[in-house]
Amino acid sequence: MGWQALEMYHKGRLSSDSVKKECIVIKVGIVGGTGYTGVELLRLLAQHPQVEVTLITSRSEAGVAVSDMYPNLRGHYDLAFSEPDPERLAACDAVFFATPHGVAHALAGELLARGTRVIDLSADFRLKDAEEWAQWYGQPHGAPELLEEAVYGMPEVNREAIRGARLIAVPGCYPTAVQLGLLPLLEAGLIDAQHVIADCKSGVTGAGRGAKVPSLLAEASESFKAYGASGHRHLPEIRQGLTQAAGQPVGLTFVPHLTPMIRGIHATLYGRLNGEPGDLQALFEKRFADEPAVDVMPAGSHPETRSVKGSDICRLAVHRPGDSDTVVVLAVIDNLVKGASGQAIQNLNLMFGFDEMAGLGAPALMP
Ligand SMILES: NC(=O)C1=CN([C@@H]2O[C@H](COP(=O)(O)OP(=O)(O)OC[C@H]3O[C@@H](n4cnc5c(N)ncnc54)[C@H](OP(=O)(O)O)[C@@H]3O)[C@@H](O)[C@H]2O)C=CC1
Ligand SMILES: CC(=O)N[C@@H](CCC(=O)OP(=O)(O)O)C(=O)O
Repeated sequence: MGWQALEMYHKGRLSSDSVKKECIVIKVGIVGGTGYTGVELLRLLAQHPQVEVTLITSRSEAGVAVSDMYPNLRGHYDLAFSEPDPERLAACDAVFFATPHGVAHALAGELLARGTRVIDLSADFRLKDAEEWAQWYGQPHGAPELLEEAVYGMPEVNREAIRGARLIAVPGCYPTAVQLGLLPLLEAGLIDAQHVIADCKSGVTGAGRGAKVPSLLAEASESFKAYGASGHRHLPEIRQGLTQAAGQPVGLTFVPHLTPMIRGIHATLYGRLNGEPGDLQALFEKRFADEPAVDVMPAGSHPETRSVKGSDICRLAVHRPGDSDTVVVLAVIDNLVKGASGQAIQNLNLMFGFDEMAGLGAPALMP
């Protein structure tokens, strides 16, 4: 009965409320299960009422039990990592790619052709222009024929398109925080679109789990630095989204920084007001009133990264210092949750007609 309901949902003959009542459980695979976003998918999906993870891949750890490598998952999964096998992946209803760029290019087409939905956490399908992607990622785009159908998986902008999508490009971590913070201002035409500044800080998990010298404790702790100031891969992605919101090209200065914390992104966003903006607090509250993953804090607030640690929430605050012509927006997310795996699950939920926040309801971990 559940499967018939799911088919009917995808054909538009059944509402998502009816799908939920059918208590459908779908089979999900994860390619790249040993990285930080892969294991975060596992942690969150362990609490998802309508998902069974049936396959989790790692080439280097094939045969190792998931709970041996990640003891926090003991008792939740009776699975071992396995080599990525297209046959077994195609047997899943949906597959997450938590892999470096280029991997989803090679496998997504085949999975889609066999009826499996694809949710890609990497940057492979985020930029609509294959040439621009090739410039920033230093290699030719591996699947330009899929770009038209790929949906940029930001529910706050593309919710309806996500519901009907087969292929999702999950937004990057910095792009999620920056776009959510600037959308209300640009959509309403309240700031000068040519001069927007995003000053952002990330924890070290943003760089992935692979061993790299800058991520070592002795290199990253008790220190703070900017990087990518003259050009970071997230710049074209953020610009693409903000340009769509503004309806005109956006001039953006984006400077990321590495901070000695494990999880979290803090974005401080600056815009020059075009004129008297009215009530900015009311503007933000109205824009996100129906958004389950965005929390507009009371006027005067300063959101902290620890208030979103482990949760799928973006917390925002808007300020206008000294009633000047500058507006400052503060945005915080957990880079591994709203900035990656949590947002990916929001997309899965929308695609399969589940409650958008299924598996994502836990509050942040504090202190
Ligand atoms: N970390 C973060 O905060 C965020 C990351 N992202 C993006 O998500 C993706 C994953 O990130 P993260 O979890 O940090 O990455 P990691 O580097 O920590 O992990 C990568 C995973 O991919 C697997 N993998 C690597 N190469 C291949 C391949 N050719 N074929 C199949 N599997 C492969 C690895 O396992 P093995 O080599 O054993 O197969 C590993 O499990 C990246 O594209 C990243 O940019 C997006 C938003 C935020
Ligand atoms: C701290 C740190 O190194 N952060 C990473 C975030 C990139 C990332 O996750 O990028 P994609 O999802 O777009 O591939 C960086 O700046 O490269």
